Amino acid sequence: MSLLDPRAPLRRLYRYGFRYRPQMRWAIFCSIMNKLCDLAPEILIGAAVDVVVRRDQSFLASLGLPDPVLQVGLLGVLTLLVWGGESLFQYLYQLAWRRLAQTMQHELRLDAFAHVQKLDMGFFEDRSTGSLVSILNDDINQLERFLDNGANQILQITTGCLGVGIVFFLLQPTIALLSMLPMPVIIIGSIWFQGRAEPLYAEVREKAGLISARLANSLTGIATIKSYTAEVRESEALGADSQNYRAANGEAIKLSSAFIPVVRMAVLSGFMVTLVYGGWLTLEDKLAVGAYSVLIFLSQRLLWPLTEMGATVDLYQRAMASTRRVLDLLDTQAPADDHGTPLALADVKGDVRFDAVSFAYAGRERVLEAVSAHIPAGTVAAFIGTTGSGKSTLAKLLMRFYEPSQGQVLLDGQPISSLRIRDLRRAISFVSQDVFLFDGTVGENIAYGAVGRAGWPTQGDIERAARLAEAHEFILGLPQGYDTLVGERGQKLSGGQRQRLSLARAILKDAPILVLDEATSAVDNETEAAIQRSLETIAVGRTTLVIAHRLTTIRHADQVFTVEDGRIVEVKGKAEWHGSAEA
Ligand SMILES: Nc1ncnc2c1ncn2[C@@H]1O[C@H](COP(=O)(O)OP(=O)(O)OP(=O)(O)O)[C@@H](O)[C@H]1O
Repeated sequence: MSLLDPRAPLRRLYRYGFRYRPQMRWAIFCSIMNKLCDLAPEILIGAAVDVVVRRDQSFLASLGLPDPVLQVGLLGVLTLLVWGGESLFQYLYQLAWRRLAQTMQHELRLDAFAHVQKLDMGFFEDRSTGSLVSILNDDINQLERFLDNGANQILQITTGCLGVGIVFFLLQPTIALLSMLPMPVIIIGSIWFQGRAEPLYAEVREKAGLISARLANSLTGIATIKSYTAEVRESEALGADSQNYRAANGEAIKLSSAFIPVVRMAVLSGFMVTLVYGGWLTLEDKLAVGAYSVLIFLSQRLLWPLTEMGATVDLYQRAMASTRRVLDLLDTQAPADDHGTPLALADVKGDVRFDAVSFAYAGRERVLEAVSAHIPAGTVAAFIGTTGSGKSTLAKLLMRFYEPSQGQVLLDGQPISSLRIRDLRRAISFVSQDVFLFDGTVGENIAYGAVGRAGWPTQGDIERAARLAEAHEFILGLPQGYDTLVGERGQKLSGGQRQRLSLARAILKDAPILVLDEATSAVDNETEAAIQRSLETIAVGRTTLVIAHRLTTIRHADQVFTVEDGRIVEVKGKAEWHGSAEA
């Protein structure tokens, strides 16, 4: 992909980093100034040789300073200034580029993460967590490495070539032309290299993403691996992924290793021309000794940076492969979360209606077929039915994790698709089937229910919610009570304890609608009874949808919907249900 292509990652990055333009300009200025100061000593050495050989006939004498002692003194002062300037600008450019790299990686990571959080559920179902982590972390770090050093190197090499080229042309145009001959070879070589390296590095990044995905997946399932004693199998699977990564890198290494010597040979030929042809001209008295020494020193200046060019182009190419992945993620269309009618929490009554709702997950058959159900505000509705019949999907549609393909879901008579999504979700406390706790303390996990509310909940609020969820007693029994760390995904707690904490979290949210998707995993009788008691208390005055697997949960339901194969096949009112349950 050429740099002129508007989809070229560097151009996209520049557009993204538009707001950092002043910092970029300053960093570029400091890099160029440092390089110019860096080139000057060679010219001063040439001038010094010129002074000692030609004395009052020297170049400096022709500028109006005939005394050789004064000329040497002036050169001393200039050398001091130039070295001082070089050090100062080196400090400044390093500071500027590194700060820019830090700011950009920080902002890009936050932007990308904020964007990813907005993407719909389908996006996450099609990707592994590990591969997303690898983009948000490794790829952004790769870009940081390039900005830290690579951008400066590219600038300095370019400045060096231009600066050296100008001095060459002023001193000896023929040598200048001859010594610049390798340039087209290097430029064409770099473009060729870029074209070849791009797909190879894209492959490397993809394989790195697969390794992250495998690691994240295996480490999350470590208990299953151990129980099936599948450690060797997992190591082999990781070995295969790692081997693919190594092979992809091997291809890229082969290419980039060949590129650097080719550049070096091309540059060497330019140096040879300066050395041999310039020497011959000097012997023939057609070139001054001072000018010859400047040319020799400067062609060294041309040589070394250009051999670094290969490594820099390589770093650039790696960084661009990563940049593309990050920017592609940022370009993924996210549903707008601030569109729709605002809905004040206090105005929500909680009347929920599914109106002939049909739905299919992407690429799957329909799981819901014209489902209609009305749950009046403040009542309890239970959904029962065989596993996989579509009960949880109804709850997910109400949360707007997905949109129905036909029909609509209404809240207080308004289609939820017309509401602002975050207002809708604030109106619902959702206890999902697979309980998720964050790595933190028990108290922090309960307090999560109040995220986004003005004023963080007090310890009293947290304890009240825990009491209602019948969790307070067991929490007090934990080593540090509410300050006990629950471990990643709450793995230091029992299944029943996790459920009660997630219920406490939902209670603290205090939303007008409660959706409880009961886990099928057996909780003990005590937990079941505890959850039952909590429900009776918290369901009062709240619209409650319970996806139930146990008859006990249904005892207090005002309506019971039986879902089979994506359809509601039976609806029973409280009296009917009690009648049939007792029969
Ligand atoms: N994210 C998804 N992508 C594709 N298909 C899905 C997805 N989630 C669920 N399904 C499928 O949709 C169907 C209904 O699933 P759902 O979770 O709604 O069932 P359920 O009635 O709640 O089951 P259970 O009682 O076992 O919790 C199932 O066949 C399931 O395989």
